[in-house]
Amino acid sequence: MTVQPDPALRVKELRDLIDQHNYSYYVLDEPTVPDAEYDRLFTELRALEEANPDLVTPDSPTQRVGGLASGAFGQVRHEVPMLSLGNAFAESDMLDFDRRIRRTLDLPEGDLFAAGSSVAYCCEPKLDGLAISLLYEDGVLTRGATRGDGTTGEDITANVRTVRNIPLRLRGEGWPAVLEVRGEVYMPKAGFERLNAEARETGGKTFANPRNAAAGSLRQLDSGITARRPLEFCSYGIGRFEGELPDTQVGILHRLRDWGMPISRELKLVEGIDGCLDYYRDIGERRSSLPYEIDGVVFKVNDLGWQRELGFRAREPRWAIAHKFPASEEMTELLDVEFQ
Ligand SMILES: NC(=O)c1c(N)nc(OC2CCCC2)nc1O[C@@H]1CCC[C@@H]1O
Repeated sequence: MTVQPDPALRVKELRDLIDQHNYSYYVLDEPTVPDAEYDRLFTELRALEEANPDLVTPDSPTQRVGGLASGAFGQVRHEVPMLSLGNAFAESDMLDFDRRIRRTLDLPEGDLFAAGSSVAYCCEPKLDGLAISLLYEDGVLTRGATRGDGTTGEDITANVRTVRNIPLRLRGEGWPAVLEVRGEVYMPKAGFERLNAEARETGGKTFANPRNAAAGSLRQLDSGITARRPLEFCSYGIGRFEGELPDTQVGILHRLRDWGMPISRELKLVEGIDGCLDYYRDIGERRSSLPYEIDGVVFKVNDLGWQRELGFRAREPRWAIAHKFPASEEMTELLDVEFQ
């Protein structure tokens, strides 16, 4: 008589394997198995869960797609407001931003690079998507919400669960019992072009740009539709949390990555305003070759103690700014002028 392996043990083993492969593929960008092997594991897990329905849990990788189409979205109140970002358009705006910070922090005005007078900034591209909040309780994703007006958003939990690189449970250990992860859902350029090409062929609705496509896809009442849209998520910070976290912006993002959250591959820690301007120029040169649309870069004071000291002005943090690129048509004018 062959001994049937305990289905509960095999289900746990398969889930751990699939979560590990997802982490390598979506967060480390280093696939560990061929798709065929991944699909075999997934098919075995789905079959085991169908044969043993009492083993199904919401954080199983089989439970992503196709929540019930609800009548409308519930409301979610953001305990920690989801703020917007101040904008810098010219280099002088960036110099003012840095000078204001150093003055508020009472750093020596003297020579910019005198020890202790420059501020370390965490830099990343400003993704042109939709800001969302993901709530993880005891490491399990329990709620997804749009930013809305910053205080009240829409409950889009069933839809965010279909975004393949949003983990349904945190990996590793040491994550806070309550952790609200914030970031941007966006549609990569290639997925956007494919979606519009399909829509033109089938007479469906086309979208003007990837940002509208992402917003429209996330706010579908039928999550089965969302599941078929090429959406991705990138985390850039946290909201509410109960537990311990590092005291730097980069430190927090590295922990989020360890716990299975995708963060920007362009993340960089720079020193002082010159480091910011070099980063802005570098991303500006590579903008058209990035696989997603951006409308600027975001700079944040890296030290969280200083972030708290700097606080917010109305709805914008004094410790963060978006340095925008000229809109593409202006950019051509700009380049025309420069190369005439
Ligand atoms: N779109 C982005 O890539 C982005 C980012 N990388 N980082 C932040 O940090 C802000 C959030 C509140 C204080 C700092 N915000 C971003 O986008 C904002 C969110 C809401 C409005 C902008 O889209």
